Amino acid sequence: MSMVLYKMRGDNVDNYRQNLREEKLYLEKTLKVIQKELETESGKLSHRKRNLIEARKDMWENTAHSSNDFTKLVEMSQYLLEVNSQTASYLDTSRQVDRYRKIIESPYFGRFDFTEDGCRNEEKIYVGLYTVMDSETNTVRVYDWRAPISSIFYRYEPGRAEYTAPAGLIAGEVLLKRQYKIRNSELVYFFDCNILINDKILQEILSRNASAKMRNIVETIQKEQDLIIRDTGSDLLIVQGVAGSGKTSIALHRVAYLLYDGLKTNLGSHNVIIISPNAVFSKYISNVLPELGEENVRRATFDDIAAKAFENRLTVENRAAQLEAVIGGRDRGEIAARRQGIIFKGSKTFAEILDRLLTYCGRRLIPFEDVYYNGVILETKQQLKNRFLNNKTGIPMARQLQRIENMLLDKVHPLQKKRLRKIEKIVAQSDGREFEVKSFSRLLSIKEAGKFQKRLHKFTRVDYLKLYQRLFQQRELFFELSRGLELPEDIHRIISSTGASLQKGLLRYEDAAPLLYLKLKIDGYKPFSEIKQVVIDEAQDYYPLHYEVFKLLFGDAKYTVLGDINQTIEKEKDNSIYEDISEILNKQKTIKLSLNKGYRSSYEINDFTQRLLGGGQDFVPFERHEKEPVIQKKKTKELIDRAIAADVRDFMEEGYESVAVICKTQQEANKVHSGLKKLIPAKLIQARDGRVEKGALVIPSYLAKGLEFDAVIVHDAGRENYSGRLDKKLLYVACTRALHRLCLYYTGEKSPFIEGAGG
Ligand SMILES: Nc1ncnc2c1ncn2[C@@H]1O[C@H](COP(=O)(O)OP(=O)(O)OP(=O)(O)O)[C@@H](O)[C@H]1O
Repeated sequence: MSMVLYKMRGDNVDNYRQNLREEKLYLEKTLKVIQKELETESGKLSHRKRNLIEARKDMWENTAHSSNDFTKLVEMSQYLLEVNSQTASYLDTSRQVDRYRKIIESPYFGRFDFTEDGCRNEEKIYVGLYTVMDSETNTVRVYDWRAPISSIFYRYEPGRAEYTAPAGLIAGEVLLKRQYKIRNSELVYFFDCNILINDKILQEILSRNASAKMRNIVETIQKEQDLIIRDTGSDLLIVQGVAGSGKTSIALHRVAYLLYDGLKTNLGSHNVIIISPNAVFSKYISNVLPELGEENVRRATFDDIAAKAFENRLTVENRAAQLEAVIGGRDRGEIAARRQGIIFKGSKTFAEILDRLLTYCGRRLIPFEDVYYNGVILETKQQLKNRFLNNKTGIPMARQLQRIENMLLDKVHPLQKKRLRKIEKIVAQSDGREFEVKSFSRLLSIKEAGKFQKRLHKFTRVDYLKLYQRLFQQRELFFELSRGLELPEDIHRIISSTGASLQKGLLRYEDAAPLLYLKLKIDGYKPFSEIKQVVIDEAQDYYPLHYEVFKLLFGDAKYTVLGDINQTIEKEKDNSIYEDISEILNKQKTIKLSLNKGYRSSYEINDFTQRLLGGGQDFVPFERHEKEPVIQKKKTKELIDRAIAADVRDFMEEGYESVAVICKTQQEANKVHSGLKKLIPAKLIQARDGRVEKGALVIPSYLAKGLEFDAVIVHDAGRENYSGRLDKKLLYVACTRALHRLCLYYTGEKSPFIEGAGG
């Protein structure tokens, strides 16, 4: 490979040659160290593998035939412990081997020389994906990008600098900052940098093609992004960032950072969860953490969490289906009512109604009754009610009732013998049972106990679903509970349509959060007790009630919440969501930051999308110039298909790899795909089973959210398709997905939003 070198500091040739020699030497030595460490770790790996196989064999031989023997269980669990610990060390070493294998290609990408105040020595700090330590000399040759000292690389130019080390703040002087391109273990180039050069590198990186999977950005993390990635002081970190400002990238790098930092605080990958908007997006981001050398963390969508919690009791609509109905529906009146319903059911007002419903349920709906056993009263109805209402500990209703049930069963226990005697006496007196008095009496007693418990269940079991149904079946109850609260205009329609769909066993997406809220409050259901860090991406898509649910689901966890209010779809853009989030999650240390620089799209595309939005957004485009967006009218939809097919071919020839044909809805996408696939190979993306791949894709606008493509073609940007209030944001989301090229086709009249953008 030919070596290209840039010399950026105006040094003389000798100086430059000297630098080159030194850098080549440093690389050579580092590669040797990695090679040596790799060999040592690989040796350990085969040793650990042998140990693991031995441990498994031992367990099998010594325990397999004795599982019925209770005394052997303890022994068995000891073998299991051994196997688990051997597995953990094997996996640890295997991960380390993988890391060395990966970085031997490119061990570092940056360096800075730093003199700490009060020290004479100038230290050369090389920064890479992972730490490389020479175990013979105990010296660090490369620092992990997440090490405290590495923050200097991302935050400072030559001059004064500081970083927070475990021991406290360390200040000093940065004397040099250098960046490298090392590929296949060879130094391709290096140069000394300042802000201008940083921008050049970024320019180069951003000019590349989009990839089918999200990329890591360790080499070029920007200062404002680094501040978010490394923040550990807040319990709730809210980021409002414009389209393409790196929110998702930052979220993932932040997780990698927290896991690294978590070595001190015991945060493991199983303690972190990322809430993604849909399965397509979740797959798209799934490789970043492994790329950064971390295990993947839990990823979930709200739909999944809800569906799992309801244990197949209902058919739960997913978010995509909800959007499809709101965006693609035909009946305007119905859509307006549905939107009102969505907003209302996600509101703080509805949360208040649900809380009142719970209180009402506790006071009035639980049918306590006097409890007798063997003719003796155990507790009166009033005693039971008092016990229940005296709940000072605030434990969930279902558990409290369970305690009451247990208390009653405890009271019954000592009376059971007496009762059995009584039954025996009665049986003995009855005809034809004299030979089987004992067994028959026992049978009767068991039956009786079952009946007794069933009677208790009438007031010790509360069903969240029935309670929710009652709210929509008893109109007067609904209005009683919402006294003094502001209700939407269409409330009668909302109540009846919710009641009707619940009756059919269908749960609309907007009912999932309220129902889950009831379940969590009633049952105290805790499926995520090990989660300590929650990342919520596309935060603007959730409503206050979702955040109430998150709070119940994740308890004391810390949160990173990232969103863009300009990318809300079915609701009006509203900054107050961030205030609501911080009020609801109610954390001690909350911080809200904003990002206003867009890195994804070219200058021309950004210019267009900002005009589309109607201005008013604080948006700083990254200066990367490409062709202007193309807006074209065609006579028919068939002609649009043909033009798109030709565009796709052209783009591919120009070297672009991913082209998204974005349609407003799934319905439209299905139709367009069936026409287009006759002309070019194209993949249809759907909410459940879609995976983004290279080549041409046909995708609905709301699913394209969060993704990016080299070129975006908006299939039908006509007035008919995009003129409503929601449509502007859909079009904005669609166009902001493009990195390099953007085309919009329409028939008839073009959308007024394009017209407004001067297109
Ligand atoms: N510091 C950076 N260095 C290199 N690339 C970056 C940097 N920051 C962001 N990018 C790139 O910009 C693009 C947008 O990033 P990302 O998808 O994380 O933004 P986002 O704010 O989540 O976008 P959106 O809200 O529009 O979905 C990606 O291609 C990402 O790799």
